[in-house]
Amino acid sequence: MSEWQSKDWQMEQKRVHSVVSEIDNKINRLKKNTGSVTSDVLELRKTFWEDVTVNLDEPDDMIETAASIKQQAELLSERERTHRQLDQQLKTLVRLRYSPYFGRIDFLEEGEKAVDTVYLGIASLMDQQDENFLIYDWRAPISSLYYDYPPGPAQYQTPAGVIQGEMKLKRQFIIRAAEIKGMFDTGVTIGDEMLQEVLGAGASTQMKSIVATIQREQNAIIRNEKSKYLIVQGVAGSGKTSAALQRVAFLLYRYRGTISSENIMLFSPNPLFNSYVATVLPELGEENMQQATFQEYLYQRIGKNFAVEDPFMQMEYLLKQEEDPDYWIRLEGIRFKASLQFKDIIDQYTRNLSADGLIFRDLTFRGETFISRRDIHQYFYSLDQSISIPNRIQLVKEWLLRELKSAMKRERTRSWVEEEIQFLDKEDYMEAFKQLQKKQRFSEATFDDFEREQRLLSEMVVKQRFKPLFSMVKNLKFIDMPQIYLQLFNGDYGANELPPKWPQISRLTAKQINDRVMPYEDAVPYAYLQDLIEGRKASTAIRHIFIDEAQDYSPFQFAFIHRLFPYSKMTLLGDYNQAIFSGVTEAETVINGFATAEEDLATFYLTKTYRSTKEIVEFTKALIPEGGKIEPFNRSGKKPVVTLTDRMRLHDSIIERINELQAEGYQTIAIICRTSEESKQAFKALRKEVQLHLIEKGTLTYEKGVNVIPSYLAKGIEFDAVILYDISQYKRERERKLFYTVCTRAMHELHLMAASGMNALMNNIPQETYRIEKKI
Ligand SMILES: Nc1ncnc2c1ncn2[C@@H]1O[C@H](COP(=O)(O)OP(=O)(O)OP(=O)(O)O)[C@@H](O)[C@H]1O
Repeated sequence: MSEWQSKDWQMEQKRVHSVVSEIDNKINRLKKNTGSVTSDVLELRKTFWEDVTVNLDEPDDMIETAASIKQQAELLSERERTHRQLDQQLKTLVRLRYSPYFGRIDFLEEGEKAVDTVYLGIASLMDQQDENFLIYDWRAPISSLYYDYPPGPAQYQTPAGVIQGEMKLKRQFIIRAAEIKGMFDTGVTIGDEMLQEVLGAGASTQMKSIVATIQREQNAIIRNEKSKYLIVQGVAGSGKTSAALQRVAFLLYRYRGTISSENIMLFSPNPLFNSYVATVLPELGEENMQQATFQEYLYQRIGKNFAVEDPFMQMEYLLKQEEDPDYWIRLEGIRFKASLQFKDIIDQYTRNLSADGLIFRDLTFRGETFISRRDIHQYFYSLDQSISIPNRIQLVKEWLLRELKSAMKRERTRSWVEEEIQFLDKEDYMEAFKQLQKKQRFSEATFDDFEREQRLLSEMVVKQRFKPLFSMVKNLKFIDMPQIYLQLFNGDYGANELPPKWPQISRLTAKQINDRVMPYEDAVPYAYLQDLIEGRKASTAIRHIFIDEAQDYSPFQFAFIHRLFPYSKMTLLGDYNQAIFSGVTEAETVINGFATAEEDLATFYLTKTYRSTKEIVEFTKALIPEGGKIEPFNRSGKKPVVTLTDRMRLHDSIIERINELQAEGYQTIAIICRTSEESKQAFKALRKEVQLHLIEKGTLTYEKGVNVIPSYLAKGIEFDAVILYDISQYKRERERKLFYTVCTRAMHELHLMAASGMNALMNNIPQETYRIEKKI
């Protein structure tokens, strides 16, 4: 280090210490405040009832009591909220104390004389007088200079307009425990040194924030405010998920006060992925957004009435059941049911249903039809056709409820009621007695108690018996949705072209729906049709939706999500080359068929990949047609190794490899199998020799060590080293994307085991991109 460099270093270190001492002051002050709020909260909780005036004597007193409780609860919740905020601030300060900032820019604004020195960290920090920024939040408008420009002319956008000027210096820091560990003055992009350090480290079981090394093209995604829809098509490992999470943090900052973490929702591919990304926002001092898998949503919608197949079960079927006589019919069905054409057919079908065709269920009571499906049908179609179907359904519902209420009155005097009263439990009598007493308190009437009790008991009996009918009507179960859905397959849709095997598809669908099984490909069309008939209020609470692994959503599924959240902005992140479901089924995916008005849409392409070493990228890019465009980050490692072995020696070869990798210090190693069945077999055989974890579709977190995982669950996550269990099994062209996806999970080392010969998908891969070892 030259003399001036070391001088600079000392000067910067001095500044770090001074900032840290300011942070300490703030921490101390905050702790005092937090302490007093904590004791306020504790005191309030303890004395909650003392400060509430409880008087239940008269109705007026009761109202007053309720108001008093409400007031006290509001006070408590306000103090609790303040407490949470102070706690959050404290956590952020503690994080800043450890590493106050990661970058500095010196910027001379046009027309100004003095250079602004801006230090960037995960949150802003003011000096003691609250006058100057010691640290700028990385999301502040001026901070974007750091991500977007090398030293030289530069500009940034503020709400008031564009600010132009010249960047005089761009410096990066690695600060740990208040000590500068590294410091680089950088040129064009966020320096290689820093990225080298981050990417060279081991994979973690939880995703990390990339705040210090966000690249310019990622920054554009993170800070986009204009477009309603953002589509990010990025190659494997290009930082799509990372950028998405940074974008969430940006939106929370930019729209603080109007948008909070409850207004942002991330759809992720599986529960494991949910927890994989769950630490990024807290690391940045923000609360996590809402997270769900699409499957969870579907399950919540139709899981009560059907065994809903999930995408993983569908994938297992597609990978294993080719010999099933219905395989190709189902495949054609999956393709068609993914398309917007099928959605059009459902729209057309629903329009027809407005005139005729809805199917209802009988309402039966004590084994007899009480209101027949025909009566309901007649009532529905007697209503004015200009009223929408959902509104007519509401009118039918109201009519049925009225009918039920008058029937209930009629039934009270029937002989069956008296009979059932005889068989009532002691508790029921007690309940009736209690109710009677309660009523008498407020009533002047002086009926014969016995008569009153009998009446109450008969009311109870009838009410109990009518309960299921009321709930059936309230939940609109008088509509026979499964049969309405199946009837759709028998219609004539004129100009809409149906697939050649439509009758067989229709038969297969009927078989499953009648068995109360909801195939994954039918779940969305079914729920969509149900919404059209029953009506569903659009959600207004969610303002931003993120869909990760968007290539796994069909155009129909996306249209469905869009209908549920019509007012949300959306960010879709995907990689067409990793469209494993659509790869196997050849169905369309939303990622390359997104249609919307141009002014609403911004499309981004990320071609640089950060996850894997250059050697692994050179190998994987040869696997896909347009792989030539993929640019690896300049980080070197070993070439991928293909081990030719046989079934006898497969497990020994894998164990040998695991031992080598562990000796090299790798902490997350994945054995990726093609299917879940293969994973289970591998796990059973290998666990005798080495400590392992098995990851299944319900697995919530994964641990360091060796994990056995089925291919489709490994998407989105990464490992230090990947061992592909048996690449000879990836035989079909349709599995190319799946094969590519699993290979791209490796950061540092990729090992491919072949138990019965090389696979055909590797035919065009240049020999020099990998090494072959023989273990036969
Ligand atoms: N700007 C960056 N700075 C540091 N690391 C980065 C950056 N961008 C991406 N990475 C790292 O690259 C790896 C891949 O990122 P990420 O998982 O976000 O990519 P992806 O595009 O979602 O990948 P895939 O589609 O393969 O699941 C992660 O380890 C991430 O931390």
